[in-house]
Amino acid sequence: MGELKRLLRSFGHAIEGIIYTIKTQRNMQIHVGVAFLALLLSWSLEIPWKHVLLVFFSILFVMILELVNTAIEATVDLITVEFHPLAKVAKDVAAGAVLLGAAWAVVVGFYVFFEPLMNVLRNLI
Ligand SMILES: Nc1ncnc2c1ncn2[C@@H]1O[C@H](COP(=O)(O)OP(=O)(O)OP(=O)(O)O)[C@@H](O)[C@H]1O
Repeated sequence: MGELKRLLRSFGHAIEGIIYTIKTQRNMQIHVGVAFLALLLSWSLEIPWKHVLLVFFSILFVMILELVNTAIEATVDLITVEFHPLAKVAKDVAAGAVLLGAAWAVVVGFYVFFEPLMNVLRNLI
């Protein structure tokens, strides 16, 4: 198989993984929804591009963590469906990583949107 064909095939597998995660993981669906709203808000509030970039990378960061979390969950479920303390550790640690990433994104959200939103509210009153 040609090198390009091999490359395109692994690219396809990666896209399949992303689509699987969006279709099956409620948290990923929430991340996608929040991401869409945040980018829409950035556009409508005319947020400076450096801040939009910060928002964009924070969203990407959380989504990447969710993909890794889903991969770990699937691997653990493949190894055992029985209760196992190490299975619990693996899943809880992976979920903890997503939680920290989401907390970071919330902090960025406040930093970027709080003042512009307050200004809009002040102008309305
Ligand atoms: N085989 C197992 N052995 C021990 N504990 C487990 C096992 N499977 C799941 N758990 C515990 O249950 C929790 C939830 O696991 P589950 O596989 O249902 O993830 P989930 O609720 O689908 O997570 P998410 O909402 O992130 O997709 C884990 O974080 C872990 O504490």
